[in-house]
Amino acid sequence: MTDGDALPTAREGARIDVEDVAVSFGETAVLEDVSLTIEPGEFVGLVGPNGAGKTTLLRAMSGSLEPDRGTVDVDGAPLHERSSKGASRLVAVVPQNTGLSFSFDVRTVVEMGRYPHRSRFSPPGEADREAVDRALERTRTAQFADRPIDEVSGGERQRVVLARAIAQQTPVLLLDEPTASLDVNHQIETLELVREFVAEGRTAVAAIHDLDLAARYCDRLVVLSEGAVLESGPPESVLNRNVLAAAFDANAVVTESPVTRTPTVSALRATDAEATVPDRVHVVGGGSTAASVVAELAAADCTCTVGPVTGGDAAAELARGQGFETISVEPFAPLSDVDRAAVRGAIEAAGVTVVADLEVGAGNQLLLEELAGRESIAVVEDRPFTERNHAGERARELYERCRQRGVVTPPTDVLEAIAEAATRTEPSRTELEADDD
Ligand SMILES: Nc1ncnc2c1ncn2[C@@H]1O[C@H](COP(=O)(O)OP(=O)(O)OP(=O)(O)O)[C@@H](O)[C@H]1O
Repeated sequence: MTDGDALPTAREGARIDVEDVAVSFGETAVLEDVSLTIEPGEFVGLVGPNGAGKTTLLRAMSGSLEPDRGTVDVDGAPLHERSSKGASRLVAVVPQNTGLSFSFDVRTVVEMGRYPHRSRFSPPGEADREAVDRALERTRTAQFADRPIDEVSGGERQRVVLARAIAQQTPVLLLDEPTASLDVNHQIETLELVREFVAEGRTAVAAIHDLDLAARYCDRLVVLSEGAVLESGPPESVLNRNVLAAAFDANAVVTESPVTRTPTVSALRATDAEATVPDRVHVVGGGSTAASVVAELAAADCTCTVGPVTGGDAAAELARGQGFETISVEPFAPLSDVDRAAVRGAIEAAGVTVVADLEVGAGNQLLLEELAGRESIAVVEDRPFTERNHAGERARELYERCRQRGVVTPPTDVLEAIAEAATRTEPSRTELEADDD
């Protein structure tokens, strides 16, 4: 690449081959036999818990750290065999700590990205000025280009360092937590910018803690755990409950964001109750309370059935996303005999039935008939009864019987309530019928 080059085109992307890389600091092995190939035009997210080795791997990929064993090839040749200028023409880095201690103005910092393209004593040429202006513009840092770098905010400084990397016009961009101190709007802008560069055929690798953002913007996620690659693949296949438990020791559920249609991770508290939750639970009710119950149960590795629910209901969507069965009914229609039989079957197949913020009115009377009198019921109440009460003396009475026999709980303690309800012995059908009389 010469001074006069414009932005690299698709042909100028470079492949990264990491082979059997091992790095130790003193006695501590930090990376062990990491192998990874990243193709031009690919944006890979490195995810993993604190201390997993993400920064160390990025440093090995940038050539700033020579591995104890193994090789890092960029564009077909070992990086550490290239001159530092040669490596800087291939790989630009946006580090986690900007390390800018002198009071340069912002434009001067961005101009540093041009050093690999210039001879030592020559002044910046037209192409350099253009690249710098373009980088300032694309990162929205032009408006404070003349300010000293130590007088801009942490997030602004991060964007300046991104501008410096962009001005470097390399086929490979490595970013360590590029969105860490950015506000929500600049997080999106930064990752959109990385996507633009990837669309130009370049290669990008970013360590990202925010799994939702990583899933939304990266083509592939590589999960590092204890210095090794635990999993690698498209976000929707890599982000699952088992991988999150193995890598992060997290109790998490992965759903699809209805807005971005990409995976979104909700980490939930871990409770002892999980161990005693039955394998199968039926959830009655809908909306956000039922959805949060389904999420907690999915994270606890419990199979749910949900229903009756109407098509677009939040709980129904979430359940279907987890591969759970739902009993779908038409809105505002009374429960048909077939649906009632299906609900009864689901209740009887489940160890516990959760009644989540159920609307109490004539419309749900047949459903309440199925529930009333049973013992292994957890009644979750978030919205006050007055909001859920749609009159109907009989429905109210049946609901009250659910509350008396079941375990009433706020949503926060639902797993504990389910565990308690699971210890109850269900009355026989004769008892239920007698109760009903
Ligand atoms: N220069 C060093 N000397 C000694 N140990 C180091 C050095 N750099 C990193 N480590 C250790 O190596 C391990 C991996 O660190 P690294 O920064 O690569 O992890 P990370 O996945 O980027 O973590 P985080 O998510 O917290 O940024 C950590 O235990 C860290 O303490």
